[in-house]
Amino acid sequence: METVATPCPRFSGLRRSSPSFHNAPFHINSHLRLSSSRKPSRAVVAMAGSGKFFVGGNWKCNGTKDSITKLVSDLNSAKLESDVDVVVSPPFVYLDMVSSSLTDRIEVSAQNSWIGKGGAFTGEISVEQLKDISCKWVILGHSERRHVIGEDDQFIGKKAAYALNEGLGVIACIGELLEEREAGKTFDVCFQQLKAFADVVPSWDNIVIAYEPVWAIGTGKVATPQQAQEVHLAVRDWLKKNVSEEVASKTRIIYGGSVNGSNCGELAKQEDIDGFLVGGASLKGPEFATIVNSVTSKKVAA
Ligand SMILES: O=C(CO)COP(=O)(O)O
Repeated sequence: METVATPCPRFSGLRRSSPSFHNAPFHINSHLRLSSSRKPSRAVVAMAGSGKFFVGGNWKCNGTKDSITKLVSDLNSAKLESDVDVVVSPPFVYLDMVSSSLTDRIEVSAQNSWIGKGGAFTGEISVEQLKDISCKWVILGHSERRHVIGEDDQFIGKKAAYALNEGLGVIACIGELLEEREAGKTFDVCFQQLKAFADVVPSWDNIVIAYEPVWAIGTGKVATPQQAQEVHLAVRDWLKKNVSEEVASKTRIIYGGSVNGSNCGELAKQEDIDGFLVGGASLKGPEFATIVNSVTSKKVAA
């Protein structure tokens, strides 16, 4: 496959590899790496995307009033690098409590929202209600919602469009299952999930894309920095071809899947990794702070 060097739009003068991923002869080797004849992308700039480093903590269905009070207190006293957007996503029942006790430095996100205006939808939470408690973000398309709850691309797309139209930021999750990776379908799956968002969203201004390979979530099996970088670059390339150069350049693409205080530094150095969406390790305040502060590894890599 031919590899073409194209200028990175927001970093004039710097060049990076940008192969065509649509026709790439990728295959899987025994270490779950996607291989192609192209050279791996080198970290030549601080961040391929031009946005701020972004770290989200997805607390999932964890915590009690006591443990969350302690976590909030640890986060409030943590020293966090200033040039990072930090967001935490508590379970719905604690969202208001967290939002009102957490320092302004950290924003809160919901873990889901309804597809339209609230009403007779038992068990759902509306975007209007989230805004009412000053919630700024919502995570949509998480693999646990896709594969455990059974949400499909269209349903997720509707939720994203509604939330964005109402002014919430969306953390849009994509990622392949292990069998999809092993079958060489990683890019197909990620691009299809991306397209479902791209087809309906009113704008990309308030979207952060989270690449979360399902086989790395909660398994302790983190993607290698190269594996993650390869997909992040492909996602950015897809945005460039299918949305616009500007959106490709400015949209944050964050990685999720067994990120912790030990592996975040190496991952952060990758050119197209603009931050993290953290599950288990976000339940420990000091470790989450370490992950937020891994932005310093990115600066060193530059
Ligand atoms: O799903 C995740 C974040 O949304 C990742 O979870 P873990 O960090 O626990 O693997």
